Amino acid sequence: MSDPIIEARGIQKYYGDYHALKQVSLSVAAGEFLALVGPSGCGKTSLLKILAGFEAPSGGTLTIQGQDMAGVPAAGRPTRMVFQKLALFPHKTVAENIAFPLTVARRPADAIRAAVTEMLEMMHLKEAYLHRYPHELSGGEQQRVALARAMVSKPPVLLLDEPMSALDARLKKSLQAELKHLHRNVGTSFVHVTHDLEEAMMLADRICVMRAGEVVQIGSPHDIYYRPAEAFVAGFIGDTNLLPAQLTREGEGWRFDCPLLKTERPFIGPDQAAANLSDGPGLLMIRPELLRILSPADAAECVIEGVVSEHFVRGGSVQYRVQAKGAVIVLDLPGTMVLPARNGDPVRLGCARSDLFAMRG
Ligand SMILES: Nc1ncnc2c1ncn2[C@@H]1O[C@H](COP(=O)(O)OP(=O)(O)OP(=O)(O)O)[C@@H](O)[C@H]1O
Repeated sequence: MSDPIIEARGIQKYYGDYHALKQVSLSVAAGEFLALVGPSGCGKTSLLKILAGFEAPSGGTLTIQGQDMAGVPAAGRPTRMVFQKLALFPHKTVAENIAFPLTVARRPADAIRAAVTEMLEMMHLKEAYLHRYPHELSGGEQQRVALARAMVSKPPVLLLDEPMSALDARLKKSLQAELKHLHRNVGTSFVHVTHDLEEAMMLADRICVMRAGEVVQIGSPHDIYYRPAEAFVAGFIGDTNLLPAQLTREGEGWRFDCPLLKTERPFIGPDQAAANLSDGPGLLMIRPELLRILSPADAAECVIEGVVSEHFVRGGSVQYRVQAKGAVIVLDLPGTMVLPARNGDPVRLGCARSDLFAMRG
């Protein structure tokens, strides 16, 4: 990682007796887009507020741009925050709302006008909106104005607390594209709290998965999806198959004994196991899109035998559910005019050994 702009070490937060954040450590690189995800109540907003200076941590250290943030109020930090609930000034026009941070900083009027125009273009807002009041805009437009106001002073760090959660699916999609465009065009680091995992996958350079006040894993969307640190992360993002297996370290890699999976060489390499894996019972993960239905002549390195219990046509893909020795295996196949199997058909499912990933049970 290039030099971190945010460096949080061992951050703790107590609300009375309640331990909301337990030793949270993370770094954010300059210009990076980091998504914070996790179940409701795991501490995402608390962490964001601590970064912004709206809450003081109960312990740990936070530096932003190399400066210790202890005692630095929100207004003195190189951060801006966009909230889930709109925080536009209702009695100010769109132009006045966007200009607000620059007006407070007493920037010259022509510089303010130029900056507002630039933000208007960047957020694809019409010039005619400048003299409207927030209640004269749609929810999506209001959130665009909120983003424009947060970005107008070009803050080094933008903190986003579920800014799209109140929008309908279509508006959300267009604002997500807008946000990605914005991030690409400014050098700002984004820290974005979201419940929407698809959104996190689409927008973020790295995803930080939290649970009960702790960071479980930080990694690229690809690593979080295909190399989860544990079953919680695997199950949190997308459908998956977790097959019980006995795992034994062998050289650099791992030998596995998995009754559901037939293979001539039950062995996976060191990059196919979570770092915290140890000898004993564990889980072998196969994502549904990595499995295929084998025709009688087909061979595969790993085979699972079962019977189709259900299938759902989902437009561009088909999802199959296959009963295999009491377990249900899920697989996603690309859409096709001729379905390879129907309910009740016996099937052999295949994948490569490199499609397996082992983690603790
Ligand atoms: N001011 C407060 N006083 C007391 N408890 C609080 C306060 N703010 C948050 N909490 C508690 O701390 C925990 C973490 O809250 P936080 O809002 O950070 O979670 P979250 O992950 O953002 O949740 P959500 O996804 O539901 O927004 C929750 O159990 C919450 O009830």
